Amino acid sequence: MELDVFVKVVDVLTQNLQVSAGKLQIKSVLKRSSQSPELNVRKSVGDLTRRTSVCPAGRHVTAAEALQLGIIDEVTDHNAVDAAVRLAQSVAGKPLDARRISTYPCPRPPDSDVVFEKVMQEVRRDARGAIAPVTCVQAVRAAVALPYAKGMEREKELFATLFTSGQARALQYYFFAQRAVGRWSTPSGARWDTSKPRPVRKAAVIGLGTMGRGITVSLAQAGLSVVAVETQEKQLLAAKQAVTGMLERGAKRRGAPLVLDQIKYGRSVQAAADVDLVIEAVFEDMALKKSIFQQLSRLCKPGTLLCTNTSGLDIDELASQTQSPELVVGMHFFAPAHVMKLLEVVHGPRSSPEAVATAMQLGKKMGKVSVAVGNCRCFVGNRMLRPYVMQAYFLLEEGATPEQVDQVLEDFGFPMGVFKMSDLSGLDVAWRMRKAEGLVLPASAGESARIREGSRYSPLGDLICEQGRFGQKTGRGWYQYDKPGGRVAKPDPWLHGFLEEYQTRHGLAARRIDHQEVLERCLYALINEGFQILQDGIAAGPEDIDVIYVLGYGWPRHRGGPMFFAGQVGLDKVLQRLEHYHQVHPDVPALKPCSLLRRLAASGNPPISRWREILQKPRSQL
Ligand SMILES: CCCCCCCC(=O)CC(=O)SCCNC(=O)CCNC(=O)[C@H](O)C(C)(C)COP(=O)(O)OP(=O)(O)OC[C@H]1O[C@@H](n2cnc3c(N)ncnc32)[C@H](O)[C@@H]1OP(=O)(O)O
Ligand SMILES: NC(=O)C1=CN([C@@H]2O[C@H](COP(=O)(O)OP(=O)(O)OC[C@H]3O[C@@H](n4cnc5c(N)ncnc54)[C@H](O)[C@@H]3O)[C@@H](O)[C@H]2O)C=CC1
Repeated sequence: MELDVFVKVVDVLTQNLQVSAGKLQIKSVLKRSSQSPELNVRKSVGDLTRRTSVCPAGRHVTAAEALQLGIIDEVTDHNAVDAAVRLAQSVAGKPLDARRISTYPCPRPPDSDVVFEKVMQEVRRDARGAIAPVTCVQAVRAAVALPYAKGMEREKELFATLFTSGQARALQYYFFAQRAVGRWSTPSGARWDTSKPRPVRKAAVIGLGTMGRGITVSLAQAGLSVVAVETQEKQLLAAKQAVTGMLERGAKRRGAPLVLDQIKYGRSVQAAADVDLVIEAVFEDMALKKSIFQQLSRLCKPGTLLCTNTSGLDIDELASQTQSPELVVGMHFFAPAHVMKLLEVVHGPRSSPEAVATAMQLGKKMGKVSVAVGNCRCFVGNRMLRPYVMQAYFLLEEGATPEQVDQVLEDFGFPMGVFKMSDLSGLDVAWRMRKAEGLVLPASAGESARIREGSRYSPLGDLICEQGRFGQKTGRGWYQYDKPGGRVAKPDPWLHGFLEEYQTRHGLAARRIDHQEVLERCLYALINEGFQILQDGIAAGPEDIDVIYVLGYGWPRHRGGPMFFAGQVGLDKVLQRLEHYHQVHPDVPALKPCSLLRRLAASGNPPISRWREILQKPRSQL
């Protein structure tokens, strides 16, 4: 059993004696009291970087590591209370002052400032705007620099600042939001507490590209037998290699056994005949997906759940290709699929409660947070992503660069700006979607190249794809990479030249665009769509949207999620800025404030907990 299954630290008496109970691989029991305080101090100062990395990152430590770090006294794989009593008895009557942390000498090594500066720099970079991790380092620094009592006072002050911050409110909100999405229900009556999931022991993944590989890994890590199907020989070979690498790294990181032999690879969907559930992850192409669903419906054993990882195609249309449409649901994962914690479970109007419950539970088993969403074009996450991406393209047309836009979004707290994220996902995915929607016109379209159905459109994403630049997978996209599959994004002079040439061709004058405009146009367009989604009943509540954005796209948790963030900025302010941008860009419907946003703003910026109530109130007929 893993060491880090649980670490329970029990305070025994008030004497800093702690016992940790955990299932252990190590049997030796080490008592901190057997070490000299000086040893601890030397260890702690020398190991400052390591200690602070535990504290600011909120990293879980194993019982063994906690013991090694001197956080606890003893680890037992027997009864923790008995061990605690024994430990207490062994020190009873002995002077305990030497054990009190407050009495430890705390020498300040000459290079401690340098160490702290380095740690602070790293923590600031990783924190992406979160103040708690940075404050942790400040507190540790105070503990080293000041006498114990003063250090504690400083820590108290720092804690008080955090406690009353907007970030604390956002994190508390997010904590409960993540729990709220677990109590899901659908309009058809499926519910988390009454709909019974089916057991799934064997699953198939069809299509082993960017997504199928990560999904295969997550299924295998969850203990399922997996049939992984890919028609292209070259892709299959590359997929095998990639999956093996991910599993090896995962096993090493988690100290878990390697599960390579749980996966059987195949070249034909026939291999999926005896599985309990299929996840289709082929190209985003309705005709192709339909033909695969027809085949699966014919060949799979009765009762097999047929799921699609589509980014936004109609689940109902796919269900209609099968003999049992009630067994079809969307299981929408996020790239990289073995890393991102989100699963959108898309219920079509005909998906049975059992099918929804099974997908929701399987997601959980795979270590994901499953969020149930309704069926519409692009569902929740990607529906909000579209106006966000389009604003980013407009900003390029107006004079910004991918690096500038990404920097603003990364400063806000995203792990990747919109262009880096698109390169990771693959630019061809959305290109296929736009082609299917008839949005991609030939280059000869001239003046109309930037207009679709009377609204402003940017063909930049299409033009990039026409150059074979699909992002990381081809080694070129909005950035350049050292090789196909490379991950380090470098600015690409070709792209800058291409943008200049595009501006000249379309008579666009580049202007200086400031940080605020980039942030507001991208985020408020995304948030506006979020309100529309709530109004349409596609997401059950703002919490669902916020969890989707934090876990699916890396929206900074300390900002709560896009809907919470809008409330924190002030709905009236968001409304007013959208009105402003829509006035400047009347040909961009995504900037026209949604009527729900207007209603909420007119209700006086109510707390997010009251939005559902207002959402459900019938609108005035006056
Ligand atoms: C209309 C719109 C249509 C859109 C098209 C379809 C799109 C969709 O349907 C929905 C989507 O998926 S959109 C994409 C959503 N994903 C994101 O936004 C990812 C944002 N980035 C991150 O979270 C972190 O940077 C990330 C997690 C990537 C990396 O974080 P760290 O730097 O902390 O990572 P590490 O600790 O070094 O590594 C963790 C694992 O991630 C792997 N990895 C890192 N960078 C990567 C990259 N650039 N590309 C792929 N994988 C990457 C890394 O290898 C490691 O995995 P293992 O090596 O297996 O352990
Ligand atoms: N790339 C992304 O970030 C995300 C993509 N998706 C969706 O997942 C699906 C797959 O996307 P990607 O993995 O990015 O595409 P990809 O292009 O990287 O991979 C698709 C794979 O499917 C294979 N394939 C095509 N026809 C097949 C068939 N008949 N049988 C078996 N394999 C077949 C292809 O050879 C290719 O290896 C799409 O529906 C996409 O919208 C969903 C979430 C995120």
